[in-house]
Amino acid sequence: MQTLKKYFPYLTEKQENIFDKLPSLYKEWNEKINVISRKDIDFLLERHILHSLGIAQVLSFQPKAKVLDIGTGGGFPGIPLAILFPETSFVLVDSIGKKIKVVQEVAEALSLTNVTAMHSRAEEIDDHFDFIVSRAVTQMPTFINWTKNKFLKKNMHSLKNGILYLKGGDLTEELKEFPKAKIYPLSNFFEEDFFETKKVVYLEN
Ligand SMILES: C[S@@+](CC[C@H](N)C(=O)[O-])C[C@H]1O[C@@H](n2cnc3c(N)ncnc32)[C@H](O)[C@@H]1O
Repeated sequence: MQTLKKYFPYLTEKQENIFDKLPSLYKEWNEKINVISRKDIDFLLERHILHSLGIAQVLSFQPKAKVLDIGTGGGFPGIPLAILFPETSFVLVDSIGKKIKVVQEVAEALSLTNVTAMHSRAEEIDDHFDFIVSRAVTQMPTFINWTKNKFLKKNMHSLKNGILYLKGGDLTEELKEFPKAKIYPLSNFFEEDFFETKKVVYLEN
């Protein structure tokens, strides 16, 4: 996990050990329940772990913050972020029960006490969060209109809150109706070719 240490030099030994366990843990679970495409499983570090941590290059979550990962699948971006921010609470939700089972098992195996895995359609959640994170769930306008007013805390005064979405490609058209959305190319943070077209979209509330 030298790559992780290169980009996140402040990782503790404990965090490094947890990240080290992820590839074999996911490989094992993926043989039983397919949560990561077969072509990606050997590239877990770059395509899933580092990609998820792109969000951390844009924003550091406060210890007391509550973060919702909508459509987490096998736990991305929520699991890598929960390892990086052990004092922040993460709720990882997916409508497919077997995917959430993998998230639950991975979180337990790694003793991630800051992760709650929830089998639900996001629409059915009745709670508020400081941040929403997500990757590959739906088009940005649909996602923003669907989640912003429903899940984000209001009256945050000076504290930041908002949506952080991992996206690829040209977003000009997609984000036309959200002029305040900031786009952070991941190639600014990571030098691997994989990140050439990938971005974090941050819409502060
Ligand atoms: C393409 S997968 C992405 C999974 C993960 N975020 C990742 O990037 O690896 C989209 C996921 O969103 C979930 N999903 C779609 N609509 C949802 C909803 N309304 N509520 C909860 N989960 C949803 C699907 O079940 C699926 O697991």
